[in-house]
Amino acid sequence: MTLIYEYDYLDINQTQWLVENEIDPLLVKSPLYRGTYPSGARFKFEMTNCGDYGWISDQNGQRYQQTHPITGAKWQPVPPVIKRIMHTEGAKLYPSFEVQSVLINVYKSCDTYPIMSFHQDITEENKEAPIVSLSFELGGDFYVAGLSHPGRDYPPTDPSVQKFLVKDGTLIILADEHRLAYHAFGTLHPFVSRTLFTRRINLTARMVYLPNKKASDDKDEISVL
Ligand SMILES: O=C(O)CCC(=O)C(=O)O
Ligand SMILES: [Fe+2]
Repeated sequence: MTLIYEYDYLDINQTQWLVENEIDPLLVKSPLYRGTYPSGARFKFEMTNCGDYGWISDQNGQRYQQTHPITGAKWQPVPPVIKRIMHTEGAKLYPSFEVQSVLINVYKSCDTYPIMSFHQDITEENKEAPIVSLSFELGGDFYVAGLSHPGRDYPPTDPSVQKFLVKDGTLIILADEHRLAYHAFGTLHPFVSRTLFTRRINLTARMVYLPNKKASDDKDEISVL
């Protein structure tokens, strides 16, 4: 089983630099928005994406697309240092890893627990490439279960569930047998480092398609040229 958990992967100087120089500028160009589950319920947090593809959820389903659902603009490229970090970590476990999509979730409050309930990341055609995730600013509880749904209790009562504390600079990778593990984000913790944080930012890098295969809409664009 491969679940990488590095609580202190980046230090405060690295995380501050990345937030100021790569993440916050991206949020200006590709604004955060609140998605909708296919059921019609709204997400409890805001999201946006960067990369060739962005993960989208609305009443028509969950999928990857090349444009921001509100502005209609193409997603911004993955900023270079984030791309290098995500690629380096993904390629250690999956040599042909490509950072095709980075989902950016921003969590600000957790008045109803959990913020993100147990789910599997299954929208990707490529279910072998690892999911590489980096946390910034506020900390919180990240839960990982096995390949079956551990139930709706929070805090989880299923003995298969492991709890991982995440904070500014924590790296988590779900790979191999853990690639399809159920996982959840429970609640924020008021961690204070040198800065008083007011949000948690989570970046999730994914290789959406199998090696040498891209979305059919890419092929359509090429055939039009
Ligand atoms: O915020 C997190 O740590 C988890 C995010 C996640 O699981 C997802 O966006 O699919
Ligand atoms: Fe997930």
